[in-house]
Amino acid sequence: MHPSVLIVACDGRPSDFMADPSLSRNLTWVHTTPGESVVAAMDRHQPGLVLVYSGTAANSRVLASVSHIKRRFPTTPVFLVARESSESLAIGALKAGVDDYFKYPLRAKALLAQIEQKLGSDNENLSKGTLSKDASKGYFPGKLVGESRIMEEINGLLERIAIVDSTVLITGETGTGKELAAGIIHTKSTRTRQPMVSVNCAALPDSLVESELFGYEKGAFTGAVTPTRGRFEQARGGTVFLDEIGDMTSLAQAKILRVIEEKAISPLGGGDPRPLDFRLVAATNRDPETLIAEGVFREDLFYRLNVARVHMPSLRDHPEDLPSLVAHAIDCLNLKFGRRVKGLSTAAMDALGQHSWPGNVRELMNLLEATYINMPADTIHFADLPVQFQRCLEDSRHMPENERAAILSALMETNWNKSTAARKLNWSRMTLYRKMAKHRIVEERRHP
Ligand SMILES: Nc1ncnc2c1ncn2[C@@H]1O[C@H](COP(=O)(O)OP(=O)(O)OP(=O)(O)O)[C@@H](O)[C@H]1O
Repeated sequence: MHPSVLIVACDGRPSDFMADPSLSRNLTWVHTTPGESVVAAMDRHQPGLVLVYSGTAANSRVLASVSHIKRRFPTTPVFLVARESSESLAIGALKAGVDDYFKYPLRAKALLAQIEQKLGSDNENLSKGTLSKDASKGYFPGKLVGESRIMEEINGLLERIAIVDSTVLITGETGTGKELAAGIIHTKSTRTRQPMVSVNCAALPDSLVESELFGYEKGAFTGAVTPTRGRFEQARGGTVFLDEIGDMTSLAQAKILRVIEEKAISPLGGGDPRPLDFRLVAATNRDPETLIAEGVFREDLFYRLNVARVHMPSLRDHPEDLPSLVAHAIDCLNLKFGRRVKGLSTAAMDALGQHSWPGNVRELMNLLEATYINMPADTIHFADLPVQFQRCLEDSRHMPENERAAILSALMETNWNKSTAARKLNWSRMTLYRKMAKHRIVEERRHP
């Protein structure tokens, strides 16, 4: 059977490439019906991949579609086909989590090859049982890239933790490699032949907690036409990776605590609890101790999860690893784009060194991927870096001193607690991070 691809058209219908014989012979196109939401169409068709087609819709609408699908279906690959491509759309799409980006004029063969490769490699990872579809997204170097002392210590810690089968809690800012660390723990553990299944706890509304985590029997509710295994059962014998646990609802927290205590699950509409063997690795980019103090995270659940603890450092805490991370990204991107880029010019590398990377390694990876879309030659020069990045560096050279001083004083007063400092300044945490990057404000102390 051909893989099915759901077309989500933001504007107009991409009838030209859908009719291309090389695509229509090898893929089954499926669509939303008039008035049907994307989520309903996803549930109805269960497509292997979603292809968002921008048409002439505004970038914000296209990006909102991509983010919405990625949030609700984090394991399904999403490709974007942009009729009116621009650098800001490409960067926005990568940030929104798009798995691949194509622009007009579209080469049907290249699109088909990427779709087949994406679906093929995910299936291969699944059947090998080394990494689940979820954890294999992005690049998997087998260990954290970086030769700094802090990275070597963390690589050593991950190896030691991997073999003991304890529950692990991984903390650190967004993009620092928490999911990658979870994948390393799983692949180096004795459970490596069984699957690792990720659960994005932030995307688990109360109405879906039980069906998503524990599955359901036929007839458990209207629309439950076939028995479906939940995420814990899919990981039987392997590892469950609970991502973004700091954003879980209290119902989800209660349900997960119960599974940990009982090591058993009860599918909706099912009978007695079924015993289950799994290892739990959890992650959050929020400070769990603060969440407990604020009363939004259960202390009993925290103690169940916080058995082994790994804190992933922010990239600004180990800038000496920038060159090896850049080299790793270039290797991966050369493979992905079929290019032979050798490296960065000194000016381009210096520019990367001046940025404080609030989005950490993910931001670095995305920046370099966006640079490839600009088709660099064998060396990436400063002018090849995305214009937005160049502008951001330029702006930081002409910053208003009073804003910088206000940020610094809020950070000092709060002992560099970003959430509290952001509240003091009446900003969101993301705005504070953006402004810290803009003003090149870097915390000098290291995490304990
Ligand atoms: N030390 C590293 N070596 C190689 N790749 C890395 C490293 N750290 C992060 N990455 C890469 O950066 C990207 C983001 O990493 P990952 O998704 O693991 O971050 P995260 O901390 O889980 O982010 P979030 O909190 O937003 O979910 C991935 O492509 C990952 O492979």
